[in-house]
Amino acid sequence: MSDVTTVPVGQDYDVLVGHGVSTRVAEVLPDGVARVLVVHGEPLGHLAEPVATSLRRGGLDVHLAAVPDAEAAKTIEVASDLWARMGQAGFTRSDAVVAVGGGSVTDLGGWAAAAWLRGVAVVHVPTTVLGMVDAAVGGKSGINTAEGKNLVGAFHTPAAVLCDLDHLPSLPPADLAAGLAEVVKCGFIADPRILEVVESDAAGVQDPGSPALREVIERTIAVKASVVAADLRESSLREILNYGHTLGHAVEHHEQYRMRHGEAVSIGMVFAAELAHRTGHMDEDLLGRHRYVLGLLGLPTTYARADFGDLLAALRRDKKTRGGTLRFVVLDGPAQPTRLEGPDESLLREAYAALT
Ligand SMILES: NC(=O)c1ccc[n+]([C@@H]2O[C@H](COP(=O)([O-])OP(=O)(O)OC[C@H]3O[C@@H](n4cnc5c(N)ncnc54)[C@H](O)[C@@H]3O)[C@@H](O)[C@H]2O)c1
Ligand SMILES: O=C(O)C(=O)C[C@@H](O)[C@H](O)[C@H](O)COP(=O)(O)O
Ligand SMILES: [Zn+2]
Repeated sequence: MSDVTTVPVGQDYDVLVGHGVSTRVAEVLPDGVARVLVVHGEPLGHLAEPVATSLRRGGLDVHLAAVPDAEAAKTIEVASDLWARMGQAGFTRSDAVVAVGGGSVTDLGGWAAAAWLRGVAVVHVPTTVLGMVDAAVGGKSGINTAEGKNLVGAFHTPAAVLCDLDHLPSLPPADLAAGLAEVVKCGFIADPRILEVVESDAAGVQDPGSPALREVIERTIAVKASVVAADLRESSLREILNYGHTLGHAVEHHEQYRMRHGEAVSIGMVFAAELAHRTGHMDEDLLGRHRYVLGLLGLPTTYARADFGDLLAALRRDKKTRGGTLRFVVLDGPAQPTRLEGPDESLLREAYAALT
């Protein structure tokens, strides 16, 4: 195993990026772990099995748990099934969960670990671009409820995150592109070099084996790591990572999770840019750059499948809302995030109409 990049998340844990790093899972678990629940998406057993084998070689008692694919994993019923398995296998506070899969599996696995005995160790092995650059890093875990996205969960920091680049070639191109929406998000909020790489080599960043993709993955992890190291519990700074998510989550909920998270965030970023432009924060060029860069990746920048009124209740349940005041992350310029608080509903409707 050569050429592994280590991105520290403050003093708390490391994110390793490289070929074959998932086989290092036994060495990154805390001392004293005896049992491990390896949670993986139903179709990803072939990626979880080598992780389980590495753990067994390390002398650990391994239990595999396949969960429903994608967003269907993020339910209380699935979490409850994991707790039943841990209870029946006698998992104690010195045991651990390893989550192998996309963001849906790391969100679920992280939450199952956060709640079991009020918190056992978790190691994430993200297998999508989105999981590597975002979901597995930063300790946000959770599930959905009927009322909305990620409404139940916890901040639960992983012991380590292993981003194995060997997992990417099998990722369907549409899922890879959806992950790039969060990459572009970090380009807009913090690291414009990411936008330059996408703009100069849009094909490269969509090629799982390319140096361009690795560069933007590592840059995005670095952005996320620096933000969560400074503000794990989202008291203020961390909100910038929610750019595009206020409308994005409402759209996902409206679509009953049949749209990919990254695609909804892409639409949500264009909405936030329209809002920023209409309130004097963002100039025309940067607004246009949103549509241009997301369009280069084949990500959606229009949406017309819901009346605005149908999205309002979900918008109000956004976690950035305080009292009755809706709050949005908007940009004054590249890497200049700020907040827009309580915009008039008429402005929201205008910005939404601009998505059609
Ligand atoms: N906790 C956070 O901070 C955070 C951040 C961003 C997103 N999220 C959450 O992440 C979820 C989206 O994650 P996602 O985009 O990774 O989607 P996903 O987990 O739903 O996976 C998408 C699809 O890719 C498949 N897949 C995964 N890895 C594969 C591989 N290597 N080869 C072939 N197929 C593979 C999965 O089986 C699934 O069908 C959403 O629920 C979102 O809310 C959480
Ligand atoms: O890490 C964060 O903080 C984020 O907001 C990252 C988002 O990309 C991610 O989708 C997150 O799960 C959204 O969090 P939520 O608090 O709005 O549910
Ligand atoms: Zn997201």
